[in-house]
Amino acid sequence: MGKFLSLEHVDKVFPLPGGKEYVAVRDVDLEIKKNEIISIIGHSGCGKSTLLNMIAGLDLNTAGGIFLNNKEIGGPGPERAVVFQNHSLLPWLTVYQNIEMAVKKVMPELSKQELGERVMKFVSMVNLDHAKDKYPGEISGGMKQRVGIARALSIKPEVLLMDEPFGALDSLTRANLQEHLMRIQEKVQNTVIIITHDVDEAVLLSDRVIMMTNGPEATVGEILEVNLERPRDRVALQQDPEYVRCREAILSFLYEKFAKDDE
Ligand SMILES: Nc1ncnc2c1ncn2[C@@H]1O[C@H](COP(=O)(O)OP(=O)(O)OP(=O)(O)O)[C@@H](O)[C@H]1O
Repeated sequence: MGKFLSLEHVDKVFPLPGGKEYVAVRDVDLEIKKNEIISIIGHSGCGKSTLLNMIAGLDLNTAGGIFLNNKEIGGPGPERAVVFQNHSLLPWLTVYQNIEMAVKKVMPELSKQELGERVMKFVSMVNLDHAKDKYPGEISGGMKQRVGIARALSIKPEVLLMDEPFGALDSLTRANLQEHLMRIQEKVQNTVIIITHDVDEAVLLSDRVIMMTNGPEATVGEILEVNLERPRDRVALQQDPEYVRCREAILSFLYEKFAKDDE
């Protein structure tokens, strides 16, 4: 069997005014397995979003290759759905209609009834039945992110890409969304790539944590395997030696080996 998702010697160089250039990422090699949940962690500006955008096909790598199911990624596609920090819902459509629009676009062959069933399946998956006819302006930030997740999953992507999905939320809402994501993941078994700044979030959610070095020329510094069984319980984990070990490994990478003074 071939590789699922692989990044091979990936560089990203941005042209700067005056003919100069900025090498944001250099020689990134990474293999991601099917159904794996990984997080990418690193200091601000190390190229996490750049990496995610290249996997999404929203931006292209300048060297190397990114392959999904042995096919090189050359642009966006419905098999890769992205959830951004700021939900990006259409304000003039209801929760239901926001999801419906995505499903319609990717699965035009569905009958009216199938379409309705599919939309409601994902509305329910994030427990938003009661809010399905509300507009984004009428619901909380956490609920909006839940709609964003439901919308992303409703098109049946093979890979779910999340760029600091909970970054703008308060810590209780954030915990709530992490729980949602873990429960949903048990059901849908997607491959998920999450960018985060949060060490606890990375350990709680991931099978592996990819730690990036600082830019310019940022690359994969270390990869940590999180050997914690699922389902995971955030309270019980605090006492788990494996949890403590993982946390310490990331903290040491970020604040000792690759400390950055301007944060
Ligand atoms: N279009 C661009 N032109 C020039 N430089 C860019 C461009 N986009 C990003 N960069 C630079 O590339 C580097 C990586 O940016 P990126 O947004 O990927 O970092 P990040 O790790 O996601 O940061 P943060 O955690 O703050 O979101 C940064 O130094 C940034 O200034």
